[in-house]
Amino acid sequence: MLNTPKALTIAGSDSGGGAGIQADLKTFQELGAYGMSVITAITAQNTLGVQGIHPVPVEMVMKQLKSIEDDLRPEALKTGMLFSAEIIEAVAAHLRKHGWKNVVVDPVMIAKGGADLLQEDAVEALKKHLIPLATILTPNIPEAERLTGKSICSRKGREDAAKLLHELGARMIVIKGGHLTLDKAPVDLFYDGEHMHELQGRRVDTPQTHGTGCTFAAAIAAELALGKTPLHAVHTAKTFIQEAISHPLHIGSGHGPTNHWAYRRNQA
Ligand SMILES: Nc1ncnc2c1ncn2[C@@H]1O[C@H](COP(=O)(O)OP(=O)(O)O)[C@@H](O)[C@H]1O
Ligand SMILES: Cc1ncc(COP(=O)(O)OP(=O)(O)O)c(N)n1
Repeated sequence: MLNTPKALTIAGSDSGGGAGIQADLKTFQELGAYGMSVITAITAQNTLGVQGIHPVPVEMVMKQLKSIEDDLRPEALKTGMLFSAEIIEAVAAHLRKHGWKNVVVDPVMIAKGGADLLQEDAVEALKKHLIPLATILTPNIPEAERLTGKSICSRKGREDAAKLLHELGARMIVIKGGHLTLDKAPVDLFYDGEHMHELQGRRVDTPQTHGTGCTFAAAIAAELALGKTPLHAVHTAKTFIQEAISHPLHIGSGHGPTNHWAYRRNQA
């Protein structure tokens, strides 16, 4: 009997469907993994911004995790918006206790429109409890700066940040390049603990980039669930997000979502 690869997202819900749980599940589906979710917060959100956040009580987050643990253990998982130190500590304790493997940590902090998706005091919890469990950590540049306490202004700065995050316990790190200046190609840097690899990209000049980070991390988790190596997984994720940004859907009047169908359509 074939073993269906299962991927789990532990993240917030985006009512607009472009980021969070919704983006993750679409990505899992497109890459051939069976998607499951543990919802940590409900956001009222659209392409114009975040209008409200309602965290899920930590007991209910843990119930969702237990339901999955008892019956549907995933081959890989990703974390996104975790919102509070309390949720981070509880999720990390569960992953540690049950020895869940292939953990992709997207250290979501701030939405494109500026809304805080992580409480200020939760950053330390992220560093102390979750980052040491990360198989692959995927900060954007501002997140890498916040986690390391160092500003990043050069390629060397990104390499140093990756090494510092490795010292914090993450096995591998992708420092994403979406926030580089507009004249620069969005090259992501993948550090496997020994070597730096470049994930080449072509900048698309578009406001339709809502959920790029979520989609990228979810694609890595899906590939790990399918049994691909981390290097293969990050390369596929880069191609997936490049296709998704390059074929926008033109939905909403603000930062529109990316196109999760584009990758599979182009493979066909
Ligand atoms: N305008 C763009 N054109 C092409 N790729 C992009 C663009 N913006 C972001 N990316 C890519 O999307 C992924 C997510 O990057 P980033 O925007 O840095 O993360 P986040 O959404 O977490 O802020 C990365 O692979 C990055 O290189
Ligand atoms: C519920 C939820 N989770 C995460 C995000 C942030 O997603 P990201 O992929 O970093 O995309 P942008 O917010 O930068 O568009 C979110 N907005 N909502």
